[in-house]
Amino acid sequence: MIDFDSAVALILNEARPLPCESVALEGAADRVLAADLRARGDAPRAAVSAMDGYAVRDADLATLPARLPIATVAFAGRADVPVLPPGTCARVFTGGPVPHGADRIVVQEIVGRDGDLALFEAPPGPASHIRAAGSDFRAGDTLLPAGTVLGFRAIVAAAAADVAALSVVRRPRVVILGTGDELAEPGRALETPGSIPESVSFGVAALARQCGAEVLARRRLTDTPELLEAAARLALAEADLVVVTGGASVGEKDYARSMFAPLGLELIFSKVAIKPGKPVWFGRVGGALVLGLPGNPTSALVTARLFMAPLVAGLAGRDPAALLNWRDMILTAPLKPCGDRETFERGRLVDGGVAGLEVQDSATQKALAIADVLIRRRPGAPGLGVGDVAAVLDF
Ligand SMILES: Nc1nc2c(c(=O)[nH]1)N[C@H]1C(S)=C(S)[C@@H](COP(=O)(O)OP(=O)(O)OC[C@H]3O[C@@H](n4cnc5c(N)ncnc54)[C@H](O)[C@@H]3O)O[C@H]1N2
Ligand code: MOO
Repeated sequence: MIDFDSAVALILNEARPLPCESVALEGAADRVLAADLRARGDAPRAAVSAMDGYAVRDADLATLPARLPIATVAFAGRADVPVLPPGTCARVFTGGPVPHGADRIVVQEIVGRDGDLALFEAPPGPASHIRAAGSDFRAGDTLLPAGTVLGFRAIVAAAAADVAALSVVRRPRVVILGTGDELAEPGRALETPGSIPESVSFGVAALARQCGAEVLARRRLTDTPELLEAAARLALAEADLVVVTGGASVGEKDYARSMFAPLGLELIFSKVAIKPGKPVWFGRVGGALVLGLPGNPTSALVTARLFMAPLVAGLAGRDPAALLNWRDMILTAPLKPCGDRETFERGRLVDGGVAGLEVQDSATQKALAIADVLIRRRPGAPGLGVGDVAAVLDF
């Protein structure tokens, strides 16, 4: 049995980005850039108008009012940049090229019209309303550095760079195996005597996806050694990470480790001195990682949050440490002294602080649903009172 920090270090040691692949922009949201993204061209490509109005030379507005013939029209998308002859103006629209020779755009709201003549009476104001060529970015500029998670804003910049496909970190392929004879598909459990709904894999899958995984499959397995070994073999052939739930403890049908043993399981750790989740284990079979979570639902989701989330994030090219950023919060209710295992109490955010939940059973699912945070308690830590500070992690 190892302590929590040692287990985290062993997880982080494996939480390195998978190789990269190319994806079309359409499918790039939430992926992680594997290389700097550079612009293919300048933006804007030529000086463009920032307003709908008229392009003029300042000299032609030296005396107001001025009446200038409209020499040309420039909509966004016009391929050539016209020349503005002195003594004329050009009709321009937002995004249209600014004619050579023009000093500013006068917004159309203060320009009158008399047929093909534009009438300038009011001073145009200080703004030129011209966006210079390359004023947003230049060809070759890095718009997004490697490691950027392509959120909805970043993906606009990626498209603006005029690239169709992006080099991104491959998403970790995850297979989740839920073991236990008693487990039934939700919606079917009550009809089967002795059964309970298989709930854990749904939460584990949701969390894995949130951290950047591609969940290939969730499989419910009975405690039948031959079937478990076959399922382990299949999962290892498909996945970068196999998460197996249940069967982690010392019961006579706890086969989670033994189902991988004939396939060459090398344990990285087995059991961590934490509560809940002591039976959690981690290993490797060939090129795949295997994480074993305890079956009790709260234990499973606490260990998934503490170990699987940073592991998946790291494999996906994200910063795994960002998923372990403990912060101090003020307690709004007292906490009991901690026992000899490092404890992660489930808590709620209340009145700008945090309070431990009344129910701390590792099998609870109702209380799990209302927990906002984990509260970290060091082994042997004394009780804490209202106003004391505790370290918390979003759960
Ligand atoms: N003699 C000992 N008994 C136990 C120990 C121990 O050290 N000595 N450890 C306890 C701890 S701590 C935990 S946590 C549990 C974990 O045991 P397993 O990982 O072997 O889990 P199971 O026995 O398979 O299941 C425990 C419990 O959870 C339910 N379960 C399992 N999988 C699911 C699922 N996918 N969805 C919903 N519920 C699930 C299962 O029905 C059991 O009730 O062991 C203690 N025992
Ligand atoms: O430590 Mo086990 O994870 O409660 O109940």
